Amino acid sequence: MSKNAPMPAAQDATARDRSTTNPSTKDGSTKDPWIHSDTYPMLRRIFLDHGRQHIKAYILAALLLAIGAAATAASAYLLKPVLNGIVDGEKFSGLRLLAWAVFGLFTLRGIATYLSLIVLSRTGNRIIAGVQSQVFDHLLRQDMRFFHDRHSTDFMARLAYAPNAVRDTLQAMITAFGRELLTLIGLIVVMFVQDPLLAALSLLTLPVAALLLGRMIGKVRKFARRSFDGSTLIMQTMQETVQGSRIVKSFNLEDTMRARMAAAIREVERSMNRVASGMAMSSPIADALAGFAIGSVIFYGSWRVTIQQADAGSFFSFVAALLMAYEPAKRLARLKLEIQNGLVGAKLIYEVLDRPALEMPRPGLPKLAVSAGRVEIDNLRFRYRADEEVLNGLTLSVEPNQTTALVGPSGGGKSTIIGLLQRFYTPEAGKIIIDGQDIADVDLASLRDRIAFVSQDVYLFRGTIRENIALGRLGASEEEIVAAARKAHAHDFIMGFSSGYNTAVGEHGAQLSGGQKQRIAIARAILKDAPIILLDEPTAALDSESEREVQKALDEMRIGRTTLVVAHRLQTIINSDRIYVIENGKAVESGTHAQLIAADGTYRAFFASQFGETVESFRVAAAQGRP
Ligand SMILES: Nc1ncnc2c1ncn2[C@@H]1O[C@H](COP(=O)(O)OP(=O)(O)OP(=O)(O)O)[C@@H](O)[C@H]1O
Repeated sequence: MSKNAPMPAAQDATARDRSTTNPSTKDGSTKDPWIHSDTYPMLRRIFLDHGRQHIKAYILAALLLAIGAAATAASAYLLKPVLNGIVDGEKFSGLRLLAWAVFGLFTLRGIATYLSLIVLSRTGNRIIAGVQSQVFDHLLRQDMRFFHDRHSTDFMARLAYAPNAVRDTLQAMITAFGRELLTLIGLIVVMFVQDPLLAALSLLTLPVAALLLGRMIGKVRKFARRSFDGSTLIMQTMQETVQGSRIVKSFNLEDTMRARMAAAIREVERSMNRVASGMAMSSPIADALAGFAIGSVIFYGSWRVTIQQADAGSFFSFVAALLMAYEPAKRLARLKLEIQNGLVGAKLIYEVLDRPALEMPRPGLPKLAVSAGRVEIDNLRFRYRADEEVLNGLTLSVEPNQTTALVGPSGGGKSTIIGLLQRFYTPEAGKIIIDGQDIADVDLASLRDRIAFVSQDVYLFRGTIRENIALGRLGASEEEIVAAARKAHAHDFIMGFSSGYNTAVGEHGAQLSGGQKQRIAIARAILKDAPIILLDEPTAALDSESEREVQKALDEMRIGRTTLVVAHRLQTIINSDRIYVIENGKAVESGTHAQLIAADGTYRAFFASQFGETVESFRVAAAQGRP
């Protein structure tokens, strides 16, 4: 995949993945791109992206490995004078020297291998750290669509698995070239020096080995990918079972989850077995061919030594070199398979890295300057999916120091408006203007800086209550945090915990009640002290006591700011300065509660269906003194 190539769309499920990355060829046959993609361009890219900056370390490792390789070849070569010395009855002292030399060579090889392993491991670990940061950094710059299209475990699996694969690929290549290949070349040179004809005969087996191993490669790559997909499914099922444990228990879904998990585990097991057998196949192929080569050499060589009186020392040295060459040759053959395995991991990373980072900071854009805080939405069009227009020409305005409510049937596009105001997505057409500035043309961080958002789904991060509130404004003092918690009506319940602000919130705030979580989220938003507030009314799921507390907090937060609220509560709706009815992606009516009831249109029907058109509801509205 080239650096700018588009990445396959979705990876969150095995089936979906294959459907998007498995195009049919013109002749109708399906080719798996995981098998047929270009190995060498990928290796080159891995090297350029991750290996190049560590080139010195890799050269050092390769040199150390080369020393080891030279020591191996030299020790094979030394066997000739040893054997000839014995046969010719040379002095023992000369032979003793040779024995010391062999000892020295092997020790040298051991030390060189040890040092090279240290260098390779450290460099490899640095690469892993670098790749993990790089991928994470890239994730942070993706737009919301990217996150919606994927399961969160997909990223976790990629980050856990893929950087290791990149490291292993680089490591395997360096070891292969630095040690195995050089050892093999050295030993082949020894073989040719000792007996050129025999050496040439032995090498004839190599093309056969290459051909047979080539067949294994495609399989290894295909099943390595499947095994990754299966692992992701295992993580997904695990995560959903843990996070949804209440629902799993309450709906007796244990068997369903067990069956899902079993299917994923089976898929991984099967794929891993296929990968393992593909990798293992290199052994019998290499063994059989080596046995054939060695047998032939012994047959022909012993005939030459015994019948033709050839040099026994050369033959002995040759056989030693041939035997020693077998292991590196086998490892080199296996390397091709290992690299295919590693390339699957590299591909997982490049799929993420090659997707354009749509939220990359654009230098030179002015910062949003909010003075009054007037928001105008002009003829906005937006769709998530090609076939469903969610907003089609939405126009509305949100006045400073007022609360504007969005009401309307479910799926009408209210939350989408809140998302577009924060530039979570890019509209197809239309504009959003804040105090005269088109938000598309301002620095993204400055826009989000000026907006405080409280949603229905509260998200608390790992850590304590204090840490969670403090995320509202980095560097906030203890007093500011406590003041925000007081305004959010959270201080009292926080102080009720024995650890106070140091109480851990648990994963996603699991150790707190719904209302408590909401108030912490509101404190976080209050601390941000932004002039524009967006609320996806966060009280819908609360009991009336919590709702009252949260509502008080929200009311305080709104004072003196521009507030746009997706309203579900009767009180919020009728107390709003202006109400927009959003239906089918358009603002179909607007006005105060009393005006809209009087108009007797969509709002009145909606209101009646939601709250019942009671005398009481009108009375409440009248009591607010609205026109
Ligand atoms: N991430 C998404 N991908 C695809 N479609 C989406 C996505 N989010 C929302 N939609 C669709 O967009 C439409 C508008 O959704 P939105 O959440 O804005 O409605 P809403 O008015 O806020 O609804 P509710 O009152 O139920 O919260 C719906 O048809 C919904 O299915």
